[in-house]
Amino acid sequence: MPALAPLAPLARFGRTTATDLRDVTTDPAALESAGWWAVVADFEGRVLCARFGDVRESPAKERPAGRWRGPAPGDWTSSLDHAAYTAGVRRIREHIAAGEVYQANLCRVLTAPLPDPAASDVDALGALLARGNPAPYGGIVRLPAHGAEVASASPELFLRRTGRTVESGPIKGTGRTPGDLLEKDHAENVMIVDLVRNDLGRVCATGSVTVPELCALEHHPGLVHLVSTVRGELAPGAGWPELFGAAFPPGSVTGAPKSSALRIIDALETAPRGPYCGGVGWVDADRGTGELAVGIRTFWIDRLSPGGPVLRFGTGAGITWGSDPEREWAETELKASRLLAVASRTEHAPIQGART
Ligand SMILES: C=C(O[C@H]1C=CC=C(C(=O)O)[C@@H]1O)C(=O)O
Repeated sequence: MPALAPLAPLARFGRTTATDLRDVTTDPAALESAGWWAVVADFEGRVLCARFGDVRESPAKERPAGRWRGPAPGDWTSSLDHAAYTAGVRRIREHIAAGEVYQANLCRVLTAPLPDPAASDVDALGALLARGNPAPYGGIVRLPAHGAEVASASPELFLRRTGRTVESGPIKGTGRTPGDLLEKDHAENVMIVDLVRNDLGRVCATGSVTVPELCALEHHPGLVHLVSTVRGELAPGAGWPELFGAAFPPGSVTGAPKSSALRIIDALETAPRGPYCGGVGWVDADRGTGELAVGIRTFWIDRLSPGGPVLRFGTGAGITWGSDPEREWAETELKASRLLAVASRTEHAPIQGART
């Protein structure tokens, strides 16, 4: 068997495919310069920006598929098991009772060894996700030399920029069917909309921040969400670095108030979230446009894990005073189950251009 060539740098979002890596930086000021950038921002704060020189639109069917051998369904372990997660929910309710926070998002990271790391290409996983769990903000970023191999099926918009107009689409409220959504879900959504309005208000022109949609019902594969839209006009001088400074990490995956929620999350969660709950997407600095998803429903490969290369995936839920620990655990299972099943499938197709 000939040796496998290293995976070439690549990014895909929607119909756009980007190759020919030119620059990599962790300074979001680069997103205000020139060119087309793929962005992977970790929840912990590293913003990896990669500029690509060849960016083209191509119909999905023309895309070469890579190789994918996912973990066996039973191989996943969770950073918080059922007992630890439900205890965490109860602890957050104590913080709420003490008046420290209104809601906090409790997440867990699932990890499984990759059975064949050489046949583990996030581009192939991204193709499987696009078929098995289509998502409006799905995409992949493949930069193994920079520790970023991400395949996302995110349903949630963190930030979209069209010139000076900026928009966010916070999700709060998850159910299997619309009938599952409770009053609590609407209340949570409104709380987070308030937080996002406040975040964007820090970098938008006074009076320009509006909420064109509140708690719209969206159907996604296997579940429904309540989704709001917050929009504003950037203040003179404000750009991507200021947006990150004001709005990161996304309010829907932290809680409110954000600073207290972050402190509580840090004390309860046992694994870094990485790109999960961060930002994943692209910026076209030449056109003044960009779209970053909240990195939920997102897989990433960690090739430096001490026991060998692993695949990771995060899932979580927003905890309020009205939360029932078992129900929140079930919500994290609901969000994960379909996607884990997709990732466990095997796809072997010849890849053109990156590997032979
Ligand atoms: C952290 C997650 O949940 C957040 C994102 C979407 C919907 C949520 C909810 O309905 O509570 C969340 O707070 C996740 O989906 O992994």
